[in-house]
Formats: sequence, structure tokens, C-alpha cells
Amino acid sequence: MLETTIAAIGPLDEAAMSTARQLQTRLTKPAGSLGLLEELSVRLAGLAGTCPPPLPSPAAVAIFAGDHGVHAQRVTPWPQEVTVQMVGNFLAGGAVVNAFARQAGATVTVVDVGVATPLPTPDDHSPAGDARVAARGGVSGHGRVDVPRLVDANVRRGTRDMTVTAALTRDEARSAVEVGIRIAGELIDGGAALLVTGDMGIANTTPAAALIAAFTGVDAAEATGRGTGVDDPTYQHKIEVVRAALLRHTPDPTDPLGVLAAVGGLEHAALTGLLLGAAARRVPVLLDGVIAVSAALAAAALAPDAVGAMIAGHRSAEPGATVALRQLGLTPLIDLGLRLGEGTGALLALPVVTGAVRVLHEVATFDSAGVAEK
Ligand SMILES: O=C(O)c1ccc[n+]([C@@H]2O[C@H](COP(=O)([O-])O)[C@@H](O)[C@H]2O)c1
Ligand SMILES: Cc1cc2nc[nH]c2cc1C
Repeated sequence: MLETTIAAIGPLDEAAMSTARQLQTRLTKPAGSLGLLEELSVRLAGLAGTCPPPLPSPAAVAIFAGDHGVHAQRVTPWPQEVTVQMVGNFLAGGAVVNAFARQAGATVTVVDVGVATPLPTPDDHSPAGDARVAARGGVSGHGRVDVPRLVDANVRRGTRDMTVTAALTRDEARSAVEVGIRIAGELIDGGAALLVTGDMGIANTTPAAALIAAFTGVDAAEATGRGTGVDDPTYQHKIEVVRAALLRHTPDPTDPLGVLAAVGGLEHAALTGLLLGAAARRVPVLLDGVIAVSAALAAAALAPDAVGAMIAGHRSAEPGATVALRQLGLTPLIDLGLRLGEGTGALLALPVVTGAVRVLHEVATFDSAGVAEK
């Protein structure tokens, strides 16, 4: 499945891009006046292979949740149980991502790819438990904006501590990537015209930093940030944890699955798969924060043309995100100092993407509107 997906990923369509570039010069606005939106519209035409490309609606956010053995190294102040508790919050519709998804008209799919704690069974009648059980059986909720859906695709109940041993076996890393590919396919088959990356996993900024250092070659100190907000001593310690993991495994960036297995996470690997799956189907994906861009580096290493389907939604406050975006050659659409994850920054950028495409559909040309050209 991974190999066939990679084989299906191809370059942007040059003819559609040149049609879009040409159309941009005829629309009633000074050439170049829409800045980055013009480039984006051209790229989306190249991805779709047609001009104008389809409007990116409806959108679907996929939130991959996982836990991390490296949590034992005290790289975050938050207890690991917050991962499963936030999964409950997503399913009950109470998280920031739910508010932003309702605003954007996007569906929410929560994928348990590696949560440590088993999800509640049907006899759990806590509010979050009820919501999870309803969502799990809730086929009728699929595709509805106001009913988050849970997919149980747990590969392993959390990764191993990467400072001690590889976080995942190669097979586990591949299985998680294939979960992401499958989710991309299901969401697109269900009608999604654009996918949005989301993640939840206490401690997951540590493997994100290690992946970014491994794929870009920057030092651990450049790739590592404060995550949910660690104090100065914990931040210095976190850098040393990332450095120790890199020294132990010396991951080879030309072996992306090996890197994901050594120092990655289950949600990072699944996001890699989501990006590959979307690129293979020529559907755009909005990247959220540092976890998504670390996964994007793995996807780009597996299939360089996959970057053509990626749109950087925002610039996370995590320094590693900027390092990764530079290597990917992507300019973020918004920069608001966000560092929440869940898909929140990407969802805020969705109207910008829609605007870029809507221009090609709706704006009059100088000829048709009778506006004089210079
Ligand atoms: O998206 C980001 O750039 C981002 C930056 C910092 C933190 N997060 C979120 O916070 C959690 C990980 O933070 P930490 O400090 O536990 O590694 C995880 O659930 C992420 O979704 C996300
Ligand atoms: C409360 C909380 C919400 C989050 N959402 C994404 N990561 C998170 C981490 C914490 C701690």
C-alpha cells in the first residue's frame, strides 16, 4: 500500500499551471497584487490538473492521537493521560479545534493511532465516554460537521522511549503510515476536497524535534522548542534528550521509515501517510504545526513530489517548524504565534486557501468587465 501510494504521486501539471498564470494576468487587479495567493492558486491548478481548480470545500480535519515513551524523560510538564482526555474532549466537541472546525465548516475525524490508555467501553457513562461511544458507533455522524468521528486504528499503545531504544519497529512505523494513507482515502472518498492535519499527543514535540534534526541536519538546539511551555531548565534538558536520541540512533535521512521508527511517533508516521495519500489522490492538505511539518519532511523524503499537495497553514511558534518549512520550500499563510496543535492554525488558514481559488472562479477579466488596462 505504501509503495503503490508513492508510485501514484507525480509532479504538478504544467499546462494547468500556465493556464492559471495566464488567467491571473487578465483578472481585474494589478498583476501580482494578490501576492502569495496567486502562487497558491497556480499550484492548486497544477495539483488538480485543471484551471480553475475545485474550491477546497468541504474540508476534513484528521486528528491523529498518540503517546510517547520519551514522556518518561520529563520533557513536558503534562501527564500522559491528557492525551486520552483530550481525545474525549475532541469527540464531545469541546476543544479549540472543534470551535474552529465548526467555523470553517470542516468535519472532524479523531484517529487513535497510538494512545496509551484504552478508550472507554460502552459501559462508560462519563460525558466524554458517552460521546466517544456515540462517535464510535455513529456511522450516521460520518461526514457531518457537528459530529466528530472516532477511528480506532491503534497500532501500539504508545511508542518506546527513544533515548533507550528505537521508538517503533520498522513494521510498526509502516503500519502507522498506512493508517494515514487509509484515512486520507476514506475522507476523500467521503467527499473531502481538502484535508487538514491535526495531532494530539503529550510529549510529541520531542519526537517532532528529533525528526526535524534528522531530516534537515540542524543541531538539536535549533530543532527543539518549548512545546506546551517548559521552563528554562526543562528546555535545556529537552534539547539534551533530543541530542541523546540522535546520537544513539544516527538516523539516516535517506531511509525515512527508519527515521520514523528510530525517533518518531505514531501520530507523526500516520500524518506522513495522510500527506502521501492526499498527494496520490491530488487533493491539497493544509499543514498545521511542528508535528505536521516534521511528518511532511518524512513524506517529502519518501516522495519529493508530495510537497506539491502541501500548503503550510501557519508558522508555529516552535522554532523547528521554521527549520522544516524552509527545507520544504513552503511559506506559511498566517503567523499568529500559535503553538496549540490539533489542526487549529491550519483551520484558521482555510479561508485564505478558499479565497485564492475563488478568485480564479469568480473575478471578472479586464475584457469582460470593460476595465481599461495600463
Ligand atoms: O502544533 C504545534 O506547533 C504545537 C506546538 C506545541 C505543542 N503542541 C501540542 O502540545 C502537545 C505536545 O507538547 P509537549 O510539550 O507535551 O511536547 C501536543 O498535543 C501538540 O499537539 C503543538
Ligand atoms: C490542554 C492541552 C490541549 C492540547 N491540545 C493539543 N495539545 C494539547 C496539550 C494540552 C496540555
